[in-house]
Amino acid sequence: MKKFAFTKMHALGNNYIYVNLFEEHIAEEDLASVAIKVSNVYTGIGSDGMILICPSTKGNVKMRVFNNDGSEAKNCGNGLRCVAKYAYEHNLVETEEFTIETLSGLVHATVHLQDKKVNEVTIDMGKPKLKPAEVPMLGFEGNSIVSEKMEFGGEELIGTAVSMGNPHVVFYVENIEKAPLHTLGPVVEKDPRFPEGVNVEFVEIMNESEMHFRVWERGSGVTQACGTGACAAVVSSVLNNLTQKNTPTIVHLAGGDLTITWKENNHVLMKGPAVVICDGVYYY
Ligand SMILES: N[C@H](CCC[C@H](N)C(=O)O)C(=O)O
Repeated sequence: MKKFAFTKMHALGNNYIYVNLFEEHIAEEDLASVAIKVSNVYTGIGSDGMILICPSTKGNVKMRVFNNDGSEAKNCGNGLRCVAKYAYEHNLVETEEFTIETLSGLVHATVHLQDKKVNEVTIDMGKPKLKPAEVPMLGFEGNSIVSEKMEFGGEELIGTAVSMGNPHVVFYVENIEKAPLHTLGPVVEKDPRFPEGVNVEFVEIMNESEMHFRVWERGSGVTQACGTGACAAVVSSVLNNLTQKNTPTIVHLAGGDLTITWKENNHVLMKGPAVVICDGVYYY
């Protein structure tokens, strides 16, 4: 019987099973199936997926993200904050500022302490990618996809596409409580115009520095929060002249709030909490 120690953590309710590969081992060929198994709330632990904290030759630590369908993602904002908290509290890093390698590049993390524990983390998520080929999304030319007409399931929507290292498409609604998350989410996620799939966000603008936000995540479905999605939503809202650049913007997600700033240097800063739920041993 194979086993590994894990830590379950959440960031605004977006919860993952974290495995410290500095100490544990999971065979590469088992990763996708183990991610599916641990995520199952009935026969596993229950989570939105699995995140590995690995040694890195490019940064202080490396993060690998697996959705609950076993697919590997190139970035995860909520995961980065939890990885930063874990790395600091388990002495994988010695400073309050350090780097985390992801499949979409290196990010800078700053942990914020309260009674020597990490209660919030700021991640510099780097620059958004806006070109159709960078999202990626087929069927559009030019430098960006901003408020373009898109037809899904017979319905015409106006969407804005942004990559934060992973693909996002943002739609604006009048009332967030009526966002068609469960109906349109899965249809858009798997639309062939998104060759790598897509995370689907619905946003209700409240004012020029505040919005409501809900998400259907690629590979995980509806989650309580999506950090890269919140960043994409703020970038989209600036591009659509709905919010201001270089202004800390409050994103109200189902699980709580993030403060996102798309800075003049084009970097996106994300600040929010990270919480340890429990530690355990998983047998498979
Ligand atoms: N479902 C995402 C990965 C998790 C991202 C999200 N949980 C976040 O906090 O950014 C994808 O396949 O790109």
